Amino acid sequence: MQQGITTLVVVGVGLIGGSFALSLKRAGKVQHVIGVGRTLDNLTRALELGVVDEISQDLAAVASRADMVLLACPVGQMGRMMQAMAPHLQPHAIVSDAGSTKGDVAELFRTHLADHLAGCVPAHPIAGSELSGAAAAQYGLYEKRKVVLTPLPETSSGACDKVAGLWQACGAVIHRMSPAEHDSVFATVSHLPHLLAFAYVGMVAGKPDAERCFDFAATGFRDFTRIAGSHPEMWKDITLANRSALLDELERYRLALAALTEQVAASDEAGLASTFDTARTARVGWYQRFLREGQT
Ligand SMILES: NC(=O)c1ccc[n+]([C@@H]2O[C@H](COP(=O)([O-])OP(=O)(O)OC[C@H]3O[C@@H](n4cnc5c(N)ncnc54)[C@H](O)[C@@H]3O)[C@@H](O)[C@H]2O)c1
Ligand SMILES: O=C(O)C(=O)C[C@]1(C(=O)O)C=C[C@@H](O)C=C1
Repeated sequence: MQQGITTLVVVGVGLIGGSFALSLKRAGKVQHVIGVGRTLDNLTRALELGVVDEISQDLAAVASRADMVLLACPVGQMGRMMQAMAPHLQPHAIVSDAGSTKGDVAELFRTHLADHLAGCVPAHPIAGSELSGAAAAQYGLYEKRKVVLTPLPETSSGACDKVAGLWQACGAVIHRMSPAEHDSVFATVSHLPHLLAFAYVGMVAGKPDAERCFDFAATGFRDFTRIAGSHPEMWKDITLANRSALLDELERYRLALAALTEQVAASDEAGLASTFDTARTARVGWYQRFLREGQT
């Protein structure tokens, strides 16, 4: 199969891993997909939906058949999965991941797959949603979306090009970063907003008149809080994996809130107008650029 792979093992057949499998199947880049997971219910659903061709709850038993393994489980589970596959991998097998954090995953590769680093390609698709599980997998999730590769110094150019080619076949645009830059950027534009949405909705839900508030919550509330519907385990793992960068961002946000609080308390009309105008200009500019890139 030209530029494709024969057998792909997807560990964690949810939104991200399932969509990768579906997109590659549609592009004719993979012949056989084995889904590995924790729960039989989700794996059975993946099989019924045609997301995978075979299922297993035992990674060690199927790893030797893989031309490529994609780790698409929560980042907190990835070390255990690498450990399980390590003794069974074929020398040519590529191991990649889709985790939202990259510094921790690079360390895990070093710890558990030290003899296989040339074939290890850390990656992060910048696409997704608050939905999870095999039923959420979809063709087209990665169309015109970015995928950030953070290769290790030991990663072979062949393995890197192969993974880049597969993501491109899913419609994605490839970028490269160091793990540190990746984790800093995504703490700002992805991880912090998720924490803020979780904290805000939790705060509202804890109010004595929460039900009354929810009765009248509308599109502003919906748009600000959609991501608070995301998977708690996944976000617990991301938060702990990127703890240091997130603590910096939380402090920056705390200072911004403190400044805003002062403006509100002082009825500072000019200050408030300037705060909102600066944010609006930045948001409008970002959104125009996002649309120009073909993203929605
Ligand atoms: N959701 C997003 O928007 C998004 C975007 C980019 C990257 N990611 C990353 O992709 C990964 C998967 O996220 P998702 O949104 O597809 O989550 P998901 O919940 O839809 O799928 C994850 C799957 O992994 C399975 N799983 C958990 N522990 C496992 C284990 N030990 N062994 C095998 N399977 C296991 C779960 O049962 C689930 O089916 C995460 O690392 C996440 O950080 C998510
Ligand atoms: O759209 C969403 O719901 C997402 O949370 C997607 C999102 C993001 O923050 O943009 C979340 C985590 C990722 O690792 C990549 C993408």
